[in-house]
Amino acid sequence: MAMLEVKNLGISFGGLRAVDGLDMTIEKGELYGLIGPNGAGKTTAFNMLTGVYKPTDGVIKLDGEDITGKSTIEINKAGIARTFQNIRLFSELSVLDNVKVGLHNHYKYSTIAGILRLPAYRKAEKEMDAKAMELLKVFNLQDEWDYKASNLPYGKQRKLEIARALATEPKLLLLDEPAAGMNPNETGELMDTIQFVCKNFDMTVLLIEHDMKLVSGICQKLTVLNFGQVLAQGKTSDVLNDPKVIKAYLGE
Ligand SMILES: Nc1ncnc2c1ncn2[C@@H]1O[C@H](COP(=O)(O)OP(=O)(O)OP(=O)(O)O)[C@@H](O)[C@H]1O
Repeated sequence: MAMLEVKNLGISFGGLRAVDGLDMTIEKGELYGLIGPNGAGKTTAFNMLTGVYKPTDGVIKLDGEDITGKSTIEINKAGIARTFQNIRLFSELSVLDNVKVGLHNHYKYSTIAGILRLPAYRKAEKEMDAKAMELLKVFNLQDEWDYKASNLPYGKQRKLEIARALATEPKLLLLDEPAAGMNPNETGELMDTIQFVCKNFDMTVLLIEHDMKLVSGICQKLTVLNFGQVLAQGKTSDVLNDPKVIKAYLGE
């Protein structure tokens, strides 16, 4: 069974058909790219997959479960986590606490236990600290665990956002332009990290990206959107060599 199955997905904003008839199947463990020129509908597609927008048409299935039209919270619980085009961290919290926010769904203690700092609370906090540090190590952020998130350099903030998304233990991780604003060194490191996460966390990843070096370097398959519709789909090398795709990008 596919990890994500999207059939005939569409949404209209007034007269504008932002996404139209999108079919896309992503298998478990795949690293999949959604690309296309500015305004093609990529972020709108992410917003439908994560419950920010309710689709006008179509069906979205995650690991066989129909999640079409569910709320962002329900979809996160079902197993989709995402990062955003503009970094959204808790900038006043520490690096460690940002990851712990993601872990909270999985560690339960009563409000009373929390207020009174009872053993159940202390045990859960200790376990969360250890788990969060483990995740920070994956992203090489362990030495900055007590920094305020806003004091991290840009590339590390992006990594922290991915670490926080992973802390929710998703089945599918959506990354919206993870390399935006990164320099080539940071992008190279990010590519290694994304591949590491896929392999070692047994993760399925769907990413939106304009950086073609990243797309061609790590994505196994691609869907290209253009004016809300699928222009090409399939193996990365085939898609990037498709004259239709080249034309859409170069505008010839
Ligand atoms: N809430 C909304 N209301 C009206 N129009 C919208 C809304 N959200 C997106 N759109 C429109 O839908 C189209 C697709 O936008 P979208 O942001 O999904 O493109 P994109 O492929 O992610 O572009 P970029 O690469 O520039 O981020 C655009 O024409 C945009 O203006």
